[in-house]
Amino acid sequence: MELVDHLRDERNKAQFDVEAMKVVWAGSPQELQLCDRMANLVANHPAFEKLKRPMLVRKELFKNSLRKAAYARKLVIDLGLSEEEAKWLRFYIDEPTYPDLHWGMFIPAIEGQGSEEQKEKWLPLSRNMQIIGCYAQTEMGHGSNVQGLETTATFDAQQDHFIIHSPTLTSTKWWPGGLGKVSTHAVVYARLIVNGEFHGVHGWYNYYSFSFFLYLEDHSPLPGITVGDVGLKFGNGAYNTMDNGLLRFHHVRIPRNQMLMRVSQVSREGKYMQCDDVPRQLIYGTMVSVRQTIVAMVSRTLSRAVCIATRYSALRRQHSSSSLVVPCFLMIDYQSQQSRLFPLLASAYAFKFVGEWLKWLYTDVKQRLEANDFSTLPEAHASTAGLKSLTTSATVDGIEECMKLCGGDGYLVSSGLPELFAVSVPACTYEGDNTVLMLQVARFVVKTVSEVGYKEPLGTSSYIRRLNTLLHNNCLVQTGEDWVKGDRIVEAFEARAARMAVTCTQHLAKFQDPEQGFSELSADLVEVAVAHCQLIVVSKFVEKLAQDIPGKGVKEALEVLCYVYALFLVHKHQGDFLVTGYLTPKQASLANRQLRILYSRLRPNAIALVDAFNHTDHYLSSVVGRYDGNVYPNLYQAAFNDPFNDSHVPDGYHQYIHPILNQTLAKL
Ligand SMILES: CCCCCCCC/C=C\CCCCCCCCCC(=O)SCCNC(=O)CCNC(=O)[C@H](O)C(C)(C)COP(=O)(O)OP(=O)(O)OC[C@H]1O[C@@H](n2cnc3c(N)ncnc32)[C@H](O)[C@@H]1OP(=O)(O)O
Ligand SMILES: Cc1cc2nc3c(=O)[nH]c(=O)nc-3n(C[C@H](O)[C@H](O)[C@H](O)COP(=O)(O)OP(=O)(O)OC[C@H]3O[C@@H](n4cnc5c(N)ncnc54)[C@H](O)[C@@H]3O)c2cc1C
Repeated sequence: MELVDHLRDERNKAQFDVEAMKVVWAGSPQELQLCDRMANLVANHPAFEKLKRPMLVRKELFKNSLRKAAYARKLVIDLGLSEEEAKWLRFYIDEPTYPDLHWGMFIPAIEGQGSEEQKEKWLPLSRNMQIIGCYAQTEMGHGSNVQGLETTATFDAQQDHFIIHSPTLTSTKWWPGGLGKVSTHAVVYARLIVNGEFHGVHGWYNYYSFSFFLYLEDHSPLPGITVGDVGLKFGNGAYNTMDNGLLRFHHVRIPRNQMLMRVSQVSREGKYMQCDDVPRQLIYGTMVSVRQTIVAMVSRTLSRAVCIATRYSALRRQHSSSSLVVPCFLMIDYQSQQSRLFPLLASAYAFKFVGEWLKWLYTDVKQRLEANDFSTLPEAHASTAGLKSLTTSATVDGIEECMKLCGGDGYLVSSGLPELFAVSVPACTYEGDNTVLMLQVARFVVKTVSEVGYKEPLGTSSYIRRLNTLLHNNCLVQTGEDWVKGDRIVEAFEARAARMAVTCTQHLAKFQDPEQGFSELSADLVEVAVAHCQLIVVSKFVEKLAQDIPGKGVKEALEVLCYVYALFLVHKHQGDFLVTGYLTPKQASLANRQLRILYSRLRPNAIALVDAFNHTDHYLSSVVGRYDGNVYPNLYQAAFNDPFNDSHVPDGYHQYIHPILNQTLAKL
């Protein structure tokens, strides 16, 4: 039977080569081929069916996710998949489970913080999954405040042991993924006590946290260990496939050599030594690595929501204002729909490109760290923290907007959007609360501004070198067309970021106690950080356009997306641009007018731009976002696939409805 493509007319409107755009989106022909292969492997394997997931209760859901993880492991072994292939396999299975933490944090923590000997011992076991590990840092009372961790690791020189202990209720390890039910091992962060003294006192810290490699359980917890799950989380399905756990220690003894010893060591005699050439911040290294991965992945999450909302918007018709009877307008042709949807489409592409750049930066930093060059660590920390925060917040807001863009049907679980929202929301909190991370960026920016004159700003902050020009030269835009020039756009974002940073730095200087100033101005500082991070995203998009991009019309389509992203931000934050005096109201309104023109240029390409994400229907798991656009019969069928429709008479009908109908409530 020939399949009808309900979106064919839309696809025919495309003004660019979709196959070439797929390569740009994927990053390279090899990446496209790899993702395509893994996505289809998952889509065609019955073990990875996921439509019934939201109907399962927690215990069934969890068992189901264990089953999928086991099948995934079997595929990795049977097909001899590489670590990279296995990563994409897990990604397309689309279900948070313990291997994310095992591969994403436990192994990187050992790689980054273990000594050579420790790595040799534990990494092969971990990579073969003979042990399963998690990353136990957060405690009930201390998440953002890593310095405040209370779990103690006291050295017992007599027995050459550390004694791990949870001295208070608030020191209970709380939230680590994979901890609650599955992990056999954990990297645990704790305060080190040797000879009755807290060690590692430093200018920045009152005390440090240290990481220990701990054996947790086989089938039941080891003596002295209490372990469990933190309980049901937001959303049906969603993050409930993960056993986020709690963990308490009652004077648990571990051998001395289970302290991860790359950054610092405790000798047999109880001597604490910090490696001179390794900065303390390396114990935060795993977080930098995961923040980078989140940015690399987040564009796919947003692209998924945008793909669903764009396809449905290009199918569903509503009434024109002149005729309330004849449905004629496609939703996507409403200007108001475009002004909500197209910036999100542009954001997905913008986040993809900044993610590629961040991956490059991180790879470079990693190589430098291996050679004990720590010079670019502050830049890597600020960029990973800031971009993790900016992109996850925008993505989660974007998914919610896509849900609304689909009207009532977006709210149905069968649209795929509610579960996507629920599974994504915690990304704004885990791996660093987004506000707390933005405050780290603000510290970096303010420090860079304060050091102008005696320290050269580098990398993403190099615009601060031109502070004088950026503070005094105002925008030169005279026409709408002036706004679609890469250097002009970047300069506008640089001027806004620089002016906001300087104003805040000046306000901070008025406080005698800098920390009090930082606290009182924290809301303004977050805005400074947002401006800095938006500049990075815009400038990386503009840099991408300067590259050679093959394929008919591909570069032109990307240019439109780039300016939509940038001008949407100019419009949204026009208060910043006006208050800093960089723009006049006329220039701001020219930007907005140009944005509307760009929406009309984007419109014919909309469906092709979401097709270029190359998402399978399995990955989208959305009735309204299906590739063939055959929405209505499938929406109708999906209603009857709900087990609630198995019977016309629900449980409780006879018991609670009949007494009302029969006027026999008195017998209840
Ligand atoms: C939208 C959906 C998208 C989803 C896509 C996801 C797909 C991902 C796929 C796979 C990934 C793997 C699976 C991951 C699942 C998620 C699991 C989540 C796990 C966790 O949550 S683990 C716990 C994370 N916890 C945190 O992040 C805590 C946050 N807090 C901190 O990081 C720090 O405490 C702090 C930085 C906020 C403050 O620390 P503090 O000690 O007070 O330090 P300061 O005094 O402020 O700074 C001191 C000095 O150090 C520098 N610095 C701080 N941090 C770092 C760092 N990480 N690296 C380098 N340097 C650092 C700081 O700049 C200061 O420097 P200075 O003195 O100014 O020069
Ligand atoms: C799904 C999920 C998975 C997780 N997985 C893991 C894991 O595998 N391992 C692990 O160790 N942890 C994990 N966590 C814990 C996570 O890292 C923490 O929740 C996170 O770091 C935030 O800490 P918190 O919950 O204590 O929030 P808090 O730090 O208490 O923050 C609460 C509020 O206070 C504000 N705030 C806090 N500090 C400041 C400040 N200095 N200035 C201004 N505002 C501030 C925040 O912005 C926020 O609005 C996970 C969490 C979730 C939700």
